[in-house]
Parts: sequence; structure tokens; C-alpha cells
Amino acid sequence: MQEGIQLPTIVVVGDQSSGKSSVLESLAGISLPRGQGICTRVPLIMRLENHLSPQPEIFLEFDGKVLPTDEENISNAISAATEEIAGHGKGISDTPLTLIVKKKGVPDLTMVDLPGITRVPVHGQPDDIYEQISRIIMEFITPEESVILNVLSASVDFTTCESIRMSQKVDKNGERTLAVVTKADKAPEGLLEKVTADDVNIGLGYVCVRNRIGDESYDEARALEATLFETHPLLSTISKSMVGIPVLAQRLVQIQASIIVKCLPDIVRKINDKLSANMEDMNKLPKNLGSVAEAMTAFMHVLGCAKESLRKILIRAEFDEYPDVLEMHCTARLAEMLNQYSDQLQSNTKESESKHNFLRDEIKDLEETKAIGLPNFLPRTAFLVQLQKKVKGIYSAPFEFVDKIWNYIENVVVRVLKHHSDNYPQLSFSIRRAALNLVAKKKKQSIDWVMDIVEMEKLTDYTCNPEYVTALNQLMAQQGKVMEAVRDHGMPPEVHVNGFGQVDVAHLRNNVEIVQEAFDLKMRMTAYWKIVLRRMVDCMALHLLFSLQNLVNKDLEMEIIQSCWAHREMDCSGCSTSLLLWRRSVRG
Ligand SMILES: Nc1nc2c(ncn2[C@@H]2O[C@H](COP(=O)(O)OP(=O)(O)OP(=O)(O)O)[C@@H](O)[C@H]2O)c(=O)[nH]1
Repeated sequence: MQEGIQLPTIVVVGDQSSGKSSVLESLAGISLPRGQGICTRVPLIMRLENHLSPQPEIFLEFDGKVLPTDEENISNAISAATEEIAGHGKGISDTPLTLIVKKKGVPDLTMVDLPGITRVPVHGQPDDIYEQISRIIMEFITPEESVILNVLSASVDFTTCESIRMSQKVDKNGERTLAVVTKADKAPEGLLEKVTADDVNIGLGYVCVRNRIGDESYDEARALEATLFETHPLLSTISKSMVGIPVLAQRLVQIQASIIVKCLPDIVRKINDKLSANMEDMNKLPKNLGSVAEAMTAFMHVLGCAKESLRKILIRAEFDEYPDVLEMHCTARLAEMLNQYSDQLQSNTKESESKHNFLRDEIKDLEETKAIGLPNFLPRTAFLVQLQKKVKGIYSAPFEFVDKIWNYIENVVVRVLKHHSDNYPQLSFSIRRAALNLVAKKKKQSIDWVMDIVEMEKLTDYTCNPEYVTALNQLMAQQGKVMEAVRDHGMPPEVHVNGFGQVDVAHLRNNVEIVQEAFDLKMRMTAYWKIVLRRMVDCMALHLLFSLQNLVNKDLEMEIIQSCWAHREMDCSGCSTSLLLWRRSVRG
């Protein structure tokens, strides 16, 4: 039950002083604390077991303690245990107290006695005593496996009983409710009519009893009860199948047996489910690595699993281990980031020049790079100056991209390694540190590589891509139109140039000689720059994939082995030697 599996239980509920404890002690043939006012202040689980030996065995269990007791002292022992659990006053607690009674002749029953329901707190009770008691009662009677033994005093109107109201909340048609009517001796008038009218819907029927009163012995009480229901002019008219403690005991044993039959398959299933879940949890617990072989096996297992997981999510686009964690669908996330990088490069190099400044920058560079030489000869330096300016404009983008990508990969790698090494606290710290070191190294390599790439683009211009010539020819085809607009002052000063839109050429009319060269320079740069941007994205993609392959297939293993070796944190002597051998073999 502590594991959340409900077992069939007979739960005794009733208004305060209705006689619940008296019924239980009559069934068990032992003394329980009885009296006016609240006596039962904690759930009392009573396990009655028919016992062959004439010597009874009685124990109290609570808070992990087992206290043997005997028939004479049982009432005091329960009162003392109740005080220990719920304090000395009149407060209550939901911590249960278990009473095990192994005694010859008692029915094999397990029942729970609960505090009686009271609406008005007495002196020393908290104001919310009703809510506290209701909560405990509801907790016990709500499970479908519970049979509700509703104890009603013959002297009260059943329809006004609080315990009936509560049991009807969870068992509307009374299918699992049995009523025990106590104090039949005190209020015999109209009892037959009350139990036959069944105004309160009790599905399992009524049993009327007379409990032990005062200092009577159990045998005396049973004999007096039998005589009462035999001879009393009103009570003797009630069917014999509805009166007396022995009838109640027999009914309860039958009910308990039938409910066990009904619930057992489900209980077995729940226990098996729970067992498998617990076994699974247990397998996840940190393992004790007691020998070199065990430590090496664990280490290799963690590494193997982590590598396979990373291979799946970083390279093979298989997400079965993280179906709902989008962040771990790495190939898709990396592709998205690469697309964003490409967009960023494009937007960083968008022409910011206004239509009135067309070719102004090119003319300036041409003038600054001219030398003594033949006219109409495009100086290469002018082209390189323009190229360097362009590269400068996008300089930060590849570095930012590399930073972003490796931060993301670091999170992924650390998460995967943590997942696989959580069970091995001896390893997890070193493994995490190794992962962080490794990603930092890989990031540094990427930054160095980007630095080279950017420098190479700045240094010189080259492509063998035929698209360059095609694009250049298309752009240059517009040269005639532009030059005409520049030369012919009678024409409107605006002309449309593909890729640049409507441009103003009025400012070029004073500088006609150099315009042709400037146009040539601009068109060459436009055609070439497209190639440069594409090359930067393509190379970055290949570099990234290459780095990831290396990380997963060799760097990770090597880094982790070296880290564990360097710090010798595996928690067993001799592991270091084995690691050394293994490290050598991996290197080999
Ligand atoms: N005459 C008579 N008195 C009874 C009978 N059953 C119980 N009593 C008395 O009623 C009083 C209350 O009985 P308990 O058994 O303590 O009642 P309870 O419902 O367990 O009380 P709480 O747990 O404190 O709510 C005691 O004084 C009992 O002796 C009965 O059948 N006949």
C-alpha cells in the first residue's frame, strides 16, 4: 500500500462514539480504548489472524517500530502509541498504527478503525478537526477496493448520520457498504423498521449488534447478546441472519473473500508493473565499480553509448532517443543555423549606396590606384581594394556563426554524456570536463580555420566557376545603355541597371572617361562577390560536417580517456594501468 497499490481493506467509519472500536474489539476479542468523546485519533489497522496456538501473539507496529504486547495491556499500549503519534491532547494524525492480533478463533480479517466524525471541535482540538477527519476518512474509503463498514448507533436517525453522507459520496448505491447497528440494547424501539426500510441505501445489508458493556468479559458479552436477540420482544423479531457479532464476523469474512477474488488479478498486475518499474529504476542507480574489469566495462559502455547517440543525432538524423526534444534534432537545427548564416552574409553585403552615388566609390578607388600606364586598363589593385572592403563588411559573421554552432554542440554533447554517465558518479565529472575541453578545442580550430578563409578571400580573387563569366557577361551587356545615358546630356539622367534598379547618372557626366572602367569594376565585383559568398557558406558547411565526424568518431574518445587518465578519478585501484594500456591501443 505504501507503494500506491490499494489492497482490499475493510474500513470502519462512523460518527463519534457510535461504537466503532467496540465492534472491532468484539470481533477480535481484545480490549481497545473505548469511551465517550474521541478515543481513536489515528488510523488503526487491525490484522486479525486465526492462530492455532492457545497463546495469542499481539504486536503494535508504527513509525518502523514493532512492539510486542498482550491482551491485558493492549488498550494502554494503543493509547500510548496514539499519544506518541498524535500528541497528548485531542488532536489527530493520519500516520497509521498497525495492530496484529494472532489469536485462536478470531476471523481472518484486516480492518481499519478511523477517528469518529465530529463537526464541533472540543476543547484542545483544532478548529479544522472536521476537515482533518474527513480527509483521512475519504482517503481510506475512496479506493474501489475498500469495503466500508458503516457503524451506526441504533439510537440515532440514520439519515442524519455524517458517516452515511460521506460513504455515499464514494459509494452512491452502497454496493460496498455494510451497516453495523450498535447499541441495539439501548434503543430497540423501531430498529426492525429502520433496518428493513433501508432509507440510506446500504447495498451489503445491516447487522445489529450489542457490544461488550463495562467490564463484561467477551464470553459474557456474547452470551448476553445472544439472549437479547433471542428474547427481547422487539429485537427477537429481526431476522437471525441480521443480528449478532458472529453473523457480522461471518459476513465480513465472506465479503473480504469475494473482494479479494475480484481484485486479486488486478493487484497482481499492479505489483508486477511496480516491480518492473522499480527494477528499471534500480538499474539506473549508480553502480558500484568494485574491480578493474567492472570499471573498464562501465567506462567503455558509457563511451560506446554516448558515441552512438551522438552519431545518431549529429550525423545520421535519427532522433528515436529524443523524439520530443526538438533541440536534440541536431541535423535539422544545424541546417537551420547554416541557412541563417547564409542569409546574414547576404544581408550584410546588401548595397547601401543610394541611386545618386552609383559608381562613385568605384571611381574613387580607380583614381587612387591609377598609375602611369596605358589608358582603359582596369588596375587589379582597384579590384582588390574593393574586394577587401567587401570582405571587411562581412568579417564578423563567420566568427559569430562558429561561436553559435559550437555553443550549441557543447550543450548537445554534455547532455548526451550526462545521460549516459549519470549512473557512474565516479566518471561523470571527468567525462563532462573532457567534453567541455574538447568542444573548446574544436571551436578554436574552427576559429583558426575561419581566420584563414577570410584572409584568403581578402588576399586574392579566383574562381573557376563558369557562373562568374555568365553573370559578368549579363551585367556587362548593360554597359552600352549606361554609357549612352552618361554621354548624351539630352537624355533623362536616370537609367535602369539590372541588380541595382533605377540609378542616377547625372553626377557621372563630368567624368565620362573613367565611368566605363568604373562600371566594369562594379560589374566584375558583383559577379565575383556572389561566388565568394556561396564559397563561404559551402566551405563552412563542409568544415562543420568534417569537424563533427571527427568529434564523434575519434576526438571524443581520445579526449575522455586522456582526461580520466590525467585525473585518475575512476574509483578503483588499478584502473589507471588499464586505462594506459587502452589509451595506447586506441592511439595505435
Ligand atoms: N450499551 C451499549 N453501549 C455501547 C455499545 N457499543 C458501544 N457502546 C459504548 O459507546 C461508547 C463509545 O464506544 P466506542 O467503541 O468508544 O465508540 P467509537 O465510535 O470507537 O468512538 P471514537 O473512535 O472515539 O469515535 C462506549 O462507552 C461504549 O461502551 C453497545 O452495543 N451497547
